[in-house]
Amino acid sequence: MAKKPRKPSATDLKKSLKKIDGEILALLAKRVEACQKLRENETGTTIEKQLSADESDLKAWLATNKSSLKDELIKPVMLEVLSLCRTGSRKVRVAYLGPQYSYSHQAAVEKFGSNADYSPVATIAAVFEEIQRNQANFGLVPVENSNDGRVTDTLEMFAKLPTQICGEVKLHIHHQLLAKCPREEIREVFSKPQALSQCRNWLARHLPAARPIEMTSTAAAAQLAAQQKGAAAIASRAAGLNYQLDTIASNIEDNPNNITRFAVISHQSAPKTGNDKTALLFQTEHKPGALADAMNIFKRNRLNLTWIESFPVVNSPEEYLFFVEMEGHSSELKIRRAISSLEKKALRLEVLGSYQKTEPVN
Ligand SMILES: O=C(O)C(=O)C[C@]1(C(=O)O)C=C[C@@H](O)C=C1
Repeated sequence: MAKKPRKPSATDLKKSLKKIDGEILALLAKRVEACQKLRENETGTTIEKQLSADESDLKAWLATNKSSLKDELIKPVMLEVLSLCRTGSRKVRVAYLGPQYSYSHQAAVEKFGSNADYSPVATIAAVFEEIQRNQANFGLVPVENSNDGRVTDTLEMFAKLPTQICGEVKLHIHHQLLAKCPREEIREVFSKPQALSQCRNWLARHLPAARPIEMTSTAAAAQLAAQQKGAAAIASRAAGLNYQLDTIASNIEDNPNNITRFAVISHQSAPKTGNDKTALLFQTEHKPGALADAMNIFKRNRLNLTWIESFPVVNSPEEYLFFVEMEGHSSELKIRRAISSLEKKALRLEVLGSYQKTEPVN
């Protein structure tokens, strides 16, 4: 009779774990080194280009995952590996609308992993200013929400300080009602206007007597709710944990499919990947048919628009700026042609950049 294989002892297992750890460490160092060499070989490699290449690597990695580890478990680990290889010992600086545990923070970590120098700032305008003053390599700003539409502060800043978009993050947003007191004692509900609006039906039904009060961010609201009697905040689960608030009600967003799209802003846009979008801002002449003429340029060049917003021009009543996004990269002929035709007609035109399309994450 064949002998049964001996069950490995705890000592054997610990020994083999040590060996595996050593191998992981050696492989990591090897990957960091290989990435560094690749960067030295490729002239003109910018951090924006690396970021886009990493996004493609991550997709390819997950597509070939045949291990017993599920994609959603392995993805955050790979993100950290990529982040480490991207920068080696140098960390990128990322500005976002803070304080910590805002949704913008969550979006930033989704993009850059934890191997980054995060810089929380108090307003969306300050995120743009950090990029302009070279205080940060990247910034994360909310652009639009699936239910609530555009984020005005962000569009206003793109008009004021045109900055390049080099990526996007789409996050499923699940809001929590957080407080230090029982529900019956809540007199005021603090949050960012967008979050209050995304929960307005829930608030009307469940807390009709509570006064909604606007804050600069959901995390700032959570911070306040931790200190003020009778105050609740609408914020993320992570903000609730951080400020030691009780969850009075979970997932109170009116639409369970509540998605916010964030732009990753920087000095340069991203290289072509074949699955890109391009963002433009333009102002047409104030005359009949001017917008239709502009739209006709996109039609003629067979460009598929994925987003369009109009925005009033400051101090010029009845005049509007238009933000559009379309499928394709600004290096493609049909987009180059459209931009050059639009340049001839528009009073103002800014190419805000091209970047890789992404799917929403939880
Ligand atoms: O206040 C935050 O936590 C943010 O990151 C901002 C913001 C936004 O302005 O859209 C981001 C996602 C949610 O839609 C609510 C708030």
